[in-house]
Amino acid sequence: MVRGRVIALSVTDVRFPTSSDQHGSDAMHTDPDYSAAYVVIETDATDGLKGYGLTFTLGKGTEVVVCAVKALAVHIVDREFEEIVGDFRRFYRQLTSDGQLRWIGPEKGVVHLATAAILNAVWDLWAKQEGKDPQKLLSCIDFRYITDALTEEEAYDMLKHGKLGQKEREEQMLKNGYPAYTTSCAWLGYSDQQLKELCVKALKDGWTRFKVKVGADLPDDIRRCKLVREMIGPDNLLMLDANQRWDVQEAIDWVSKLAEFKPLWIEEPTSPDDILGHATISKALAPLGIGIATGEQCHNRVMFKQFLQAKALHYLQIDSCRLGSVNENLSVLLMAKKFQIPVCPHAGGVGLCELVQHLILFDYISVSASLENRMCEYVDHLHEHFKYPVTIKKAAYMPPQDAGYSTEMKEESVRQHRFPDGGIWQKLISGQNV
Ligand SMILES: C[C@H](O)[C@@H](O)CC(=O)C(=O)O
Ligand SMILES: [Mg+2]
Repeated sequence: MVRGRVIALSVTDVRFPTSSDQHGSDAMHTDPDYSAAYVVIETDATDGLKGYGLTFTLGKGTEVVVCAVKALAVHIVDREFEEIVGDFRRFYRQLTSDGQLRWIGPEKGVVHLATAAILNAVWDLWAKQEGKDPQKLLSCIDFRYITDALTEEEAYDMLKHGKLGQKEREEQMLKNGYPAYTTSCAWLGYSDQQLKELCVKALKDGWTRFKVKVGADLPDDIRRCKLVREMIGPDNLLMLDANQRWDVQEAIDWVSKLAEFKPLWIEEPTSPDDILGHATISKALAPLGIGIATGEQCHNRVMFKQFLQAKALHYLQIDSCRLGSVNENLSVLLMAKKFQIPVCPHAGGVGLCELVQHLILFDYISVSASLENRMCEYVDHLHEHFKYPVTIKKAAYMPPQDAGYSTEMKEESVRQHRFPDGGIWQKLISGQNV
C-alpha cells in the first residue's frame, strides 16, 4: 500500500575521479569523471523506507544539476506519496511544466536530468511499497506530443498482449539473464596493450559482444578496430561509438573506411539532435550492413518519436537518467515496439547499469517479448559503490532480487566521493595520491 508524506529531499554531488585512468573516455569526452546528482527522499511513514534516485553526469556538470534538483524539490516535499503516484501522469506533468523552470527545458537538458533524478527516487520508493499492473503503468505515461505515433489504447493493447508468455520469459530471465555487451575493453584513452589485455580477459569471462570508441583519428581507429577484431575473431559482435564527433558526410566517409571490420552499428555518428542527418547516414551505410544506434543523448520521447518516424535508427538506446525516469522510458519502449525497432539500452556511466537492467527486463518480459538483435550495454566500473549492484553471469544481466530500483549507494561511498569535501576529493585537491 502506498503510504507516507514526503518530508525531505536531499541531493548530493557525488563524483568519481575516473578520468585519471581514462575510464569512460571517448572522442568528445576526453576527461570524464563519472558522477551523479544523488537524491534521497524520505517520508513520515513508520516503515522507514526511503527512495533513492540519481542522474548520471560528468564532473562539473553535476553542480548545475544539483541546483536544478533543489529548484524542483518544492513540487515533492510536503506532499502525500499517494497523491504523487496515485496520479503519476499529473505529477510528471507538474514537474516538467513548472512555469518558470520549463523555459530552460522544456523536457530537455539540465531540468530534465534533474527531473529524472527525482522521479527515479519516487520509482525506487514506490517499487518498495507495492507492485504494478498494466493499467497503473499506463497512468504514469504522459502521452502528450506522441499520440500521432502511439495512442493510450494502442499502448494498453500492447501491454495486455505482453501478458502472453510472461511467466515463461520471467523464468528464462531468471535462468539465463538478459544478454549484454561490454564497452569496458576499448575506451578511447586506453593503450593498445590495455585493449589487448582487456579483450583477453573479457573473452575468458564469456563476452561475445564488444564496443569500441572511435572518431578522434582515422588511422588510430583503423589500428584499434583491426586489433580488436583480431582479438575477438570474425564471429563475435563489434560495435562502434563516435559520441557525436562528425558532420553527416564525414560520418559516412569515416565509417565506410571502418566497414572492413564488420561493425554491427555506428553509435552517435553526428549531433544527437540531427534526426534527418541520422536518416541520411543510415541510408548511406545500409549497403555496407552497418546500422545506426543512438539515444543516450536523445532528450525526450518526442525526439525518439521522430527518430522512429524518420527511420533514422536501427538500435534504440534508452537511458534511465536522460529521459524523465521510468515514466518517459515506458512510452519509448512502447513506441519502439510499435515501430519494431530493437531497444539496446545505454549504460556507460555510474549507476546506469543498475537502473537500466530493470527497464530492459521489463521490456523483454512485458513489451517486446523478443531477444532478436537486442542486448544491454555493460561497463565494468563503480558497481562496488552500490548497495544492490548488478549481477553479471556469462555476459548476461541476472534479474535483481531486491525490491526497488537498485539506486541506493553505500553511505561510505557517498561520504568519500561527495564533491568537494569528501575524503577522495580532499586528497586529490591537496595533491596527495589516492
Ligand atoms: C562519457 C561516457 O563514458 C560515454 O562515452 C558513454 C557512452 O557513449 C556509451 O557508453 O555508449
Ligand atoms: Mg555511446
